[in-house]
Amino acid sequence: MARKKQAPKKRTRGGRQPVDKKKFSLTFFKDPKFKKVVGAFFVIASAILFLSFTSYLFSWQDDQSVVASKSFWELMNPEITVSNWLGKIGAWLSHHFIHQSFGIASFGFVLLLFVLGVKIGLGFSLTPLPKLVKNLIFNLIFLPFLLGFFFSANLPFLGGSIGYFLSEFFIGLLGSVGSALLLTLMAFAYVVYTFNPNLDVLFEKKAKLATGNASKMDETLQSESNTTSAQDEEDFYTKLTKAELVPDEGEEEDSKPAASTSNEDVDQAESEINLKYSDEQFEVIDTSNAEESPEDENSNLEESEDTELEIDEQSNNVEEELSNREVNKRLKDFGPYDPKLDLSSFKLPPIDLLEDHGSGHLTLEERMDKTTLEENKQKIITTLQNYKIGISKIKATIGPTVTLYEIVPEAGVRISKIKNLEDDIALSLAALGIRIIAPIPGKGTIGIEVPNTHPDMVAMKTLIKGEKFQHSKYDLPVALGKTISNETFIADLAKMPHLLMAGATGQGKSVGLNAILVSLMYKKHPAQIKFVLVDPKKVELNLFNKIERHYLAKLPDEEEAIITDTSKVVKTLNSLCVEMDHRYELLKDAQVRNIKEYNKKFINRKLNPEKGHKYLPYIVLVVDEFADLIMTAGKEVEMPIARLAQLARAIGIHLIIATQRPSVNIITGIIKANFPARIAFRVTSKVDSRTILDSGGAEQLIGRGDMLFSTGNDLVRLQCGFVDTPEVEEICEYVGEQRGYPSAFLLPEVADESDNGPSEILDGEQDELFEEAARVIVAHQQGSTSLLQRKLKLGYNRAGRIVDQLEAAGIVGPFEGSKARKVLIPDELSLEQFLSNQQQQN
Ligand SMILES: Nc1ncnc2c1ncn2[C@@H]1O[C@H](COP(=O)(O)OP(=O)(O)OP(=O)(O)O)[C@@H](O)[C@H]1O
Repeated sequence: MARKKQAPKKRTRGGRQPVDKKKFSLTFFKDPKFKKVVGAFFVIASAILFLSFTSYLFSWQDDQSVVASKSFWELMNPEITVSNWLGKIGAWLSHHFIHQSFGIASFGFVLLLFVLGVKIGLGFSLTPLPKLVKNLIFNLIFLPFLLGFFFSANLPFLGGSIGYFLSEFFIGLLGSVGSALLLTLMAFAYVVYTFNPNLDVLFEKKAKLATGNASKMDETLQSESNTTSAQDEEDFYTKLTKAELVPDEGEEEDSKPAASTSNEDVDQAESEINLKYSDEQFEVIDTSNAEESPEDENSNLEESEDTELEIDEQSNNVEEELSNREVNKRLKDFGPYDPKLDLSSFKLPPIDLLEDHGSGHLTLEERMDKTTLEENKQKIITTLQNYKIGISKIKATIGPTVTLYEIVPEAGVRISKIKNLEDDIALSLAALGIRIIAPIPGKGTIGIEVPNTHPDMVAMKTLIKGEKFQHSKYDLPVALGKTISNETFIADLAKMPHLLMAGATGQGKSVGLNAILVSLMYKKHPAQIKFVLVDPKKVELNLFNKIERHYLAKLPDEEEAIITDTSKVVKTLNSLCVEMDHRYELLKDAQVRNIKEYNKKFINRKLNPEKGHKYLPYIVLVVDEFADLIMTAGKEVEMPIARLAQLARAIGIHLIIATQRPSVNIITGIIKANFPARIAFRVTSKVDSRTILDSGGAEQLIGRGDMLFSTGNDLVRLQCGFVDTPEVEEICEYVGEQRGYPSAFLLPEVADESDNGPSEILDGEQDELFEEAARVIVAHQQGSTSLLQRKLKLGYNRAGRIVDQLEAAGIVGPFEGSKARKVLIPDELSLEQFLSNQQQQN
């Protein structure tokens, strides 16, 4: 291709091939099928070792003389027979592992291979690997030594040759007593490093804990915990929380997210490091901020309203340990809470519901033909030469829709000079959709993006199928599209944490929204995520109706889950604000800082459902056509959206707002300030582009899913994944046909408590519908704003005002969050009396 003709051809060409090969070999090793095979290999190897070692315990006397006297190849002689279940290989392996090396500690290899196999093949870790390896190394020295010390005379195979030599060596060096003391020290060090027992407890409770041996201490603690298990439920849960204050082996890992400042994915290696330094972390929290350090003992003691406080004062360290054990015991008995249990048979949609759309079928040369590629290069060079700008290097990357020419100017050329020539270069290339990036951030080169002759489509299927998406550890992974270098681009909605999407009509917004929703549906169980869909255009999101009982959330008294009416949008937004406040209460009560930690704690049964705790699904609010809402409801919509955008991140509510009119009166400063992540499809003017991205560029896009994604600093050009309406329909149908929840996820009913303060309302006159409203409320015995809206055909604000007036008059009780207000008058007769008394007073 054009590269061949470029000046530094040999280097480029020569450099290119190995890269491709490397890519090929890397992708081969990353291929999930390859991993499965390797995983299975390890598991089988572990089974082989296990069976041969176990058999060796029974047959070692028979086989030893045969195996020990022969080389491996001699052993293969068909005339020789052995008793090991796995034949000669089994006998040979176990002889060399057990007899010649580590004794029965060799079983550790069985465990290691099995854990490795599961991790490689299935992608999850039965136990953190670094921890396992550390334990294994210790035990490969300690156990042979110990067993050699005690059994080398009678059962030499227990400690193996290594055990024999170690014990001989140390007995010679330190004598038997010295060696026994050394062994005790090693055992003690192991227990301290592994279990980190509270030694104060040991000394204080010496009488109870008869031996200093930590494993026995465990048993003692557990038996003590049994004696206290008759405590009532509330006491149990209070203790559960308290129990976390003393980290033990399993819980230290849990404490990591709470202690870390970011909510990054916890990978095992990190958790390992955390395990090691957890004590220090606890100390840091201790001195920083009592409220923000949920696991901190002192912070709890300082919080006077906390129920845990009283219990803590009475309980000494032993009891803390006991309750800690009790938690683990409970966890063992009941297992962790499974949020998916209600829909345990639910199946995520299969990949074949998505179509290929012929994507990725075009070769690079088909996308951008050689001659055009070369012509463009020449044009760029000539234009720059006309302005006396020399180029030292030019490189082209062919993406799905555009080709990026990366220019390295000769030394001494100012980038600003090239930047000034943007228009001239665009003119000389005479093509639509040219974007000049001068300089490319972090590279010091200049980029010129030129549309391809035949743009390639990026099918959602390729993105979803891709390894990057399948193995993504993000909380809310969204496959957005492919970058210019043809890499799949996955973003984490949970980290964005809200997304603003804009673009002129017909440029790919709806497809983009569908791509996001489909990504989430391919990754999350209905128990984990709920969508609130707002579609003023009434047709765009209609497809998702079928998944109402699985993935959608709605207000309790609404028939349709997909909101098309502006007044209902205001209500829904207010309801989401109530849900947000409610979730913050739950988080505060659970002493965690975000939804991830909260759910983790709930899954581990450390939060009492009877106290209102429940598993919290993520909620994603999608608004297709925000302009319409702002036009009709203005501040009423803007304020709750801004509030949600400012605060909802930690509690798992994320907003995605799309508009085709990216003007400043729609995307106001307050909205922009709270939506750091933005997607711009093609817009009609530079001004619009600036409104969305704070920079130009979106007006130069070529449409049909060509987009710019910005997360504040970075601006990436992507080709959005394409998912067609029939595909979305099929996915929704697939989900909809499965057993769902009885209804959509119900958002809390709202009461107008914030926008207009009650004092302001009460100062004014009573609404003329006050009495009628009172009758409706008393007749239904339900103090709800939405009831009034429905029965009296009122707008949300007026209904809310009336409810406040009813509260002031003593007809309904105060606002109770997600529940409807209490009605304080029992029947209509009492109400009539009440109203006539009121009239007389006035
Ligand atoms: N990622 C994509 N890849 C290829 N083609 C696309 C892509 N996205 C959109 N298109 C094409 O553009 C057309 C319009 O897309 P879409 O309906 O998403 O536009 P829109 O911005 O939502 O328009 P409107 O605002 O009028 O609803 C699609 O029918 C499709 O043909």
